[in-house]
Amino acid sequence: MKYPENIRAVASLHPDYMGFIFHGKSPRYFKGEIPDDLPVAIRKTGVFVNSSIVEIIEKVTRYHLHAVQLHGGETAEFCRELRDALPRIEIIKVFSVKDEFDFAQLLPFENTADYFLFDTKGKQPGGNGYTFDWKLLKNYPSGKPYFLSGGIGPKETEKVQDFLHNQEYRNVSALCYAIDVNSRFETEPGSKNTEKLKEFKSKILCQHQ
Ligand SMILES: O=C(O)c1ccccc1NCC(=O)[C@H](O)[C@H](O)COP(=O)(O)O
Repeated sequence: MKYPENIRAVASLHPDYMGFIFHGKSPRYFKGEIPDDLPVAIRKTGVFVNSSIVEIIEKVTRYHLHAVQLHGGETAEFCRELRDALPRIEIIKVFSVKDEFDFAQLLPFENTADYFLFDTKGKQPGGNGYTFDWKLLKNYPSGKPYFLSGGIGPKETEKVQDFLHNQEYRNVSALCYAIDVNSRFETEPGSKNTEKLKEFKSKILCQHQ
């Protein structure tokens, strides 16, 4: 999210999280002010790519963030240091998936990340707009809830519903804690189509209850 009016409009849909990208090379780089009248339940999330602990602390403090989403090569040791420095902040560690995925790489993060997020590997560290084969998650070995991400847009609504409810995915989809969406709902980088988001959310929630 980038623009105050659009931030407010999306906030009125009450997403659980809202992301602000602090990666200098992204067209979504956030450098404005976050409106201070957003619903308090929305967890404001800073998205970082190999930033230093000092930089993350600075953004968390300045923007009153509730969570950080780490999209670079941050190690488990880094997450532990971050947790020590910011004990109340949720840590979402991102893993990029292509044709296959070695789930053993999650192990060191079991005690240092609150959530895992699976995104599609692409040219950019995030926001690439492509889905990966969610069937790979059938081998998910952890009990930790995860975010599903990568290329999810209005056209993926049925696919997401299927993922959440099809028996074929049952064990792993039960752990799907959040659906993370980005470029496929944009009117331009950093600005979301509120109507499309509203429809998506209502269809997913309606089927999920
Ligand atoms: O969106 C970006 O520009 C970005 C840049 C650097 C790191 C992460 C970034 N986005 C992170 C996200 O949380 C996206 O939601 C995720 O990568 C999925 O994006 P998309 O494939 O566009 O749905």
